[in-house]
Amino acid sequence: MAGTKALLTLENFINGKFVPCNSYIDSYDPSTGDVYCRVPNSGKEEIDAAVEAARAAFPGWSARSPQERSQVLHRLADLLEQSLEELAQAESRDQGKTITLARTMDIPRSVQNFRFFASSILHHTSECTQMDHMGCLHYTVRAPVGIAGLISPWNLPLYLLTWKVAPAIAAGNTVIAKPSELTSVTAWMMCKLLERAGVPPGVVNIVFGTGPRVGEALVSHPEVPLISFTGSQPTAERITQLSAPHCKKLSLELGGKNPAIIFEDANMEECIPTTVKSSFANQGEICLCTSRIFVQKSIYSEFLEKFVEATRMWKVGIPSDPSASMGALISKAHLEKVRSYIKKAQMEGAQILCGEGVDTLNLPRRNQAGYFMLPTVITDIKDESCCMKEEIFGPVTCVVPFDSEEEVIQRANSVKYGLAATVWSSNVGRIHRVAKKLQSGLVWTNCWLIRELNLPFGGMKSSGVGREGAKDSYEFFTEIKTITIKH
Ligand SMILES: NC(=O)C1=CN([C@@H]2O[C@H](COP(=O)(O)OP(=O)(O)OC[C@H]3O[C@@H](n4cnc5c(N)ncnc54)[C@H](O)[C@@H]3O)[C@@H](O)[C@H]2O)C=CC1
Ligand SMILES: N/C(=C\C=C\C(=O)O)C(=O)O
Repeated sequence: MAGTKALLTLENFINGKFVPCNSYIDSYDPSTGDVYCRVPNSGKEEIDAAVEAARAAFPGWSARSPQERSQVLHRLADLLEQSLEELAQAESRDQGKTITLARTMDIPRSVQNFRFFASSILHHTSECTQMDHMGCLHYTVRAPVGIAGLISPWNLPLYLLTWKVAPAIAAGNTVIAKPSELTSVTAWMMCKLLERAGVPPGVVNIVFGTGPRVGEALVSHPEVPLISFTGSQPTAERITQLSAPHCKKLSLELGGKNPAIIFEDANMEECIPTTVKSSFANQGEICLCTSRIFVQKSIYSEFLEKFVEATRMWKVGIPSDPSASMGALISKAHLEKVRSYIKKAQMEGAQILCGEGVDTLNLPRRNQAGYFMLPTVITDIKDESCCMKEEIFGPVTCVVPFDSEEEVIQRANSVKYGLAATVWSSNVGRIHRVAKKLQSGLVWTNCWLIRELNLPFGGMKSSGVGREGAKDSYEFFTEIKTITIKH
């Protein structure tokens, strides 16, 4: 373990200033298992200070025109883009993901989040109706809600944090954000750019620390009327309980147990590499990752053989290796949890076709205590197995056969989650029919994770409450009022 002096030490960002904390949490480099960073272990005191700053900044920021706020968001996007390589390196080290993914997905999308909301905030319109027989005109106005509490997870750290900060401040709110204690570095780096971008002190406050301590202090604060959360379902339940006495507005973006449905007329050349990617991208640590693959019986054996072959090509390597497709999992505890699912499946009689326990990982000596595992394919598994029901959030996917369209829809829908599904077929009529019947907030057909940020993003059932996107985020981060004028 490195000595304390060598460790990167983060500070909270409150009222436009970096503020040290009384206590710190160790943060690990997932590729080595070494502590390399100290994250503030904030609590109620820090939240109170952030609320004071956000309250004081609100009148000035909310009074600015959308055009003025838009310019600030554009400048922040430009500054993030200028630091792309530095941010990508930091994200990869902190999270364990490959540098390639951080460079091509995480940081570009974080930049895009600011650019997108800088533009979309300029194009909202309001409703107006007339009641001539009463001599009345009715119209709606929207106003920012106030101080927004934003809680984000560790899998796509800056990507998901900025997906909340950008729409919240574009709409005129001030914010208190709490990134995951496991991946706080890029949020702290972004704070260094806020003043240059023209974000006034107190508009964006970032308070670091654990969920139970600082997260709950934020959620429980009576002056924070709105919470936007991305993370696990049990945490969402706790946030809902704590928010209930205050009737807070909640947006909950939760997990998935996402099916891929592959019909016999699917284009295999596209379907196999895309389904490998949808199962194992970011170590399987994306809420949209595929974890149940249903394949029509007539092509099942052929699919399985080719899929396993392609999975074996999905190279696990140290995050800085440009040829690696997959890096390290987020933490030792998470790696153990993911492995425990594979053990359970084996005990139930399932077959592990490749990956954990079957193939061998090759890592440099310095990375042997890192949190790596191979992408793993399970088959001969029952729909009732916990591997087919629960979110594993790791590089593990199950492949099972099906006979008919009706049967596969029923099986795909038979879990508590309803976030994202993929459907592979060359029959357009079938694609429409199946997509409509799936209980899923998002359905990608013959592709995966092509995002149109204007349209609603979010899940059904236990995958969440509310949607995010241009119009949806605007509606969430504002309050609507109906005004009637009698003339
Ligand atoms: N977007 C998604 O779908 C995500 C799903 N997960 C799922 O959750 C599992 C556990 O991961 P965790 O890191 O434990 O997720 P989590 O839901 O506990 O963490 C997400 C965020 O919530 C905060 N948080 C935790 N407890 C809180 C509380 N009581 N009050 C307020 N904030 C709180 C965390 O500090 C973090 O910033 C994963 O294995 C995965 O299955 C995790 C991250 C993202
Ligand atoms: N919410 C998550 C992913 C979102 C992706 C997107 O907005 O494109 C997640 O993995 O938690």
